[in-house]
Amino acid sequence: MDKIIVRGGRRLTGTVKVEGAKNAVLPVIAASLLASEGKSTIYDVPSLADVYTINEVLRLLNAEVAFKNNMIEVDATKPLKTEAPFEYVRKMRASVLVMGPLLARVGHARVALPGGCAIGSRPIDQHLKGFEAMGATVQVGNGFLEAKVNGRLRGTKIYLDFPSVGATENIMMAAVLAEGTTIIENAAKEPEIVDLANFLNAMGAKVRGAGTGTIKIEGVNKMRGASHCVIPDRIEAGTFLIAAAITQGDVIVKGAVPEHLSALIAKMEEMGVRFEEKEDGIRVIGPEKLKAVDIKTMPYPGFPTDMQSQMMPLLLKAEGTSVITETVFENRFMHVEEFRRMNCDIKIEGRSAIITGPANLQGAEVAATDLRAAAALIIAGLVAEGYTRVVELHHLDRGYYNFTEKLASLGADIERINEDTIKKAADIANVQSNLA
Ligand SMILES: CC(=O)N[C@H]1[C@@H](OP(=O)(O)OP(=O)(O)OC[C@H]2O[C@@H](n3ccc(=O)[nH]c3=O)[C@H](O)[C@@H]2O)O[C@H](CO)[C@@H](O)[C@@H]1O
Ligand SMILES: C=C(OP(=O)(O)O)C(=O)O
Repeated sequence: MDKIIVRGGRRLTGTVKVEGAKNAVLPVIAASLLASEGKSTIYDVPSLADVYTINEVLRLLNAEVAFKNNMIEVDATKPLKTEAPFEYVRKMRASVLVMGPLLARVGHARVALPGGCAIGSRPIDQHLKGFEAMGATVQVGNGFLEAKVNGRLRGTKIYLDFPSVGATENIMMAAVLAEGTTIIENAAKEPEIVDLANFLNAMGAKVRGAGTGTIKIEGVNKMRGASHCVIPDRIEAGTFLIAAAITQGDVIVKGAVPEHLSALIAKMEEMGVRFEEKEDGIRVIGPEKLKAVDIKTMPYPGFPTDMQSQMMPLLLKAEGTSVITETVFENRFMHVEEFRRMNCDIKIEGRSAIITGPANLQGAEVAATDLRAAAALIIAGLVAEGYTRVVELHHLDRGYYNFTEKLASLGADIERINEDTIKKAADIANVQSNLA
């Protein structure tokens, strides 16, 4: 089992570069299934566990996928299979994003029910409502969701009860090959939606309005493979902005797009953190003293739920009481118990976490409860007294490439060790000492 060991007290300085966005590349890879002609080439693909998972799903569906040097080539021109098994959907919920493209192209998709996860129950009723409105029949049985349509899907108007990112993406991908025009109302506005629309349009689709609450998709007869460069990861960028600020550091986060991070930057500025826009990124300068602020997570352009856990250590170091209210997911405070091991005062009241600072964080053994919690606990370790040991790193590997190496390059005292390797080394040492 891998473990990250971080010793607090180092100030971060220097430059760090962000990868392509996990949450943009996963739907883009799924969308490449729509091309019945030509290959798709996707650039700036991060080397993440989730990317390997979606590649495997595509291979199971009979697409050819080659991944090398941050570039993926997908050839989906052979007849596609239509089933995504539990083994993959369980590892990564974004596997359900193959449903829209499969329904559009083949008229059938059978995907294991995603079930709940560490941040809440996460239903997909809005995705299914969209498919049904376009003429598909949806059935649930034996742990699978099955959607079918005779002939083509039909364009229609779909109002989402909540601007769900996944539902907007799945419905957009289903609608590009539908007969007539689909209008998604109360659509998600995240930059990842715009990125997906750009890729779909490069493939021959007619998608307008992505990035606003109303997206119009005029169905076309055929999609062909296209080239696409994935947008930079705003959540990875935000994670480094916080890591630098908490250590009173001075760091340039290369590739960070200021407009994608405005809610986070505004809150951090309120706390006393300084920013400078650079040609290809953002410079962040952490202050000696941080001020408490209140945060409410919201769909984009509101404060991102994916940055909520990482803000917790920053707020723990601020003077006064801060409140984080989580409105997007019903249960995204699992990491609070782990923070409590590090000597801090956080109370949970309903959907809010009440944080009293400044905390004198102490190093401890902690376990990541989800992807962003893993990063948050490591950030806390950067300013804790002594050593913090973080386990359950498979969560981290889903969304951060070389996180330890990148922090170490900025001056953090951090290393990742593999306990199996250490155990093997100890066994060899024992054998050698017995032989001596
Ligand atoms: C791979 C990916 O891009 N993941 C992101 C995506 O997840 P994901 O696409 O799953 O998030 P959604 O926007 O769909 O979910 C937001 C909320 O809506 C609810 N909901 C969603 C769909 C549905 O049919 N019914 C329903 O009730 C969910 O349970 C959740 O409470 O957006 C989230 C919100 O910004 C981010 O935290 C995730 O990192
Ligand atoms: C919650 C996240 O991802 P997913 O939707 O893939 O679980 C995330 O990226 O923080």
